[in-house]
Amino acid sequence: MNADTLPDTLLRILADKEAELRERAAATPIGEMERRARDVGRPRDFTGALCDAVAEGRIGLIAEIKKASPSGGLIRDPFDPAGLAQAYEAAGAACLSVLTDAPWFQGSPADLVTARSSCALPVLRKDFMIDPYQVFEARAMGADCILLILAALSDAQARELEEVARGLDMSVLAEVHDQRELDRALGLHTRLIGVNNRNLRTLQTDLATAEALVPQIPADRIPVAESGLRTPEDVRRMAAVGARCILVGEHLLRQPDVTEAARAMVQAG
Ligand SMILES: O=C(O)c1ccccc1NCC(=O)[C@H](O)[C@H](O)COP(=O)(O)O
Repeated sequence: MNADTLPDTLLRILADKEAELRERAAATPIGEMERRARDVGRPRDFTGALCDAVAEGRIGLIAEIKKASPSGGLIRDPFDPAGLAQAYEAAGAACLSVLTDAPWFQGSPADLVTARSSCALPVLRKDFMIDPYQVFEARAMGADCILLILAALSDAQARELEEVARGLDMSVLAEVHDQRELDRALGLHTRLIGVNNRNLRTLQTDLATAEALVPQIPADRIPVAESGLRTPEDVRRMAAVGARCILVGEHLLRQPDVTEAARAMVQAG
């Protein structure tokens, strides 16, 4: 990772993450966080839930729970993580993604704890992971999967974070935006390769990103199309190039009937 070439928003988010990490580690040292992570019980099978959905002919939907975002501003208010988790589960979503970042997404670890305890779905901690401490913290709060944003990590960092997650039996979603990041992601063990349609410089989404990259993903990996999906037709576009797993947030969260909107996506393929 070269900090000089990082998009401005990502750079600012990562600076906030460093500060948050220092504060949290001062309050709860890493040894104690690791002990909590190992004491919390077995994770739910995130990768398996996506594979099962696809094997059963459904779209493997990772349904996102977030109150706000840099691109969307305030997305859902009032915001009820427990109700959303239950609505997504009723719709047939395979997994949840819960934003735990506070400054940019108005999320919190409590949102993840509440959402996970309200349903039986495996849960991704959606945050900006830069240090093993956050992986232990993710498992300690109950997360079953972590996100590794290749744009924000060196290869050595990505490998280290993946090793910690694997040691805790967690899944890893490796997220890429271009061919170079995809090549790097394929050097990791994880089968879950997320192609994010959001350009981190402009914050605009373009499904052509996944259309170009998903066909480059080897058959032994599981492509996940992320960001900017709004209609069943969008879902079919992603499925047509080989992404039968998708991660959807803003569109679902802006609907009055979240269950119906999520069900339409699950059944679109
Ligand atoms: O969403 C943003 O504005 C954003 C800005 C900077 C870094 C990441 C960002 N979003 C994270 C995500 O990738 C999305 O939450 C996720 O893929 C769902 O996307 P959407 O369905 O478009 O809400």
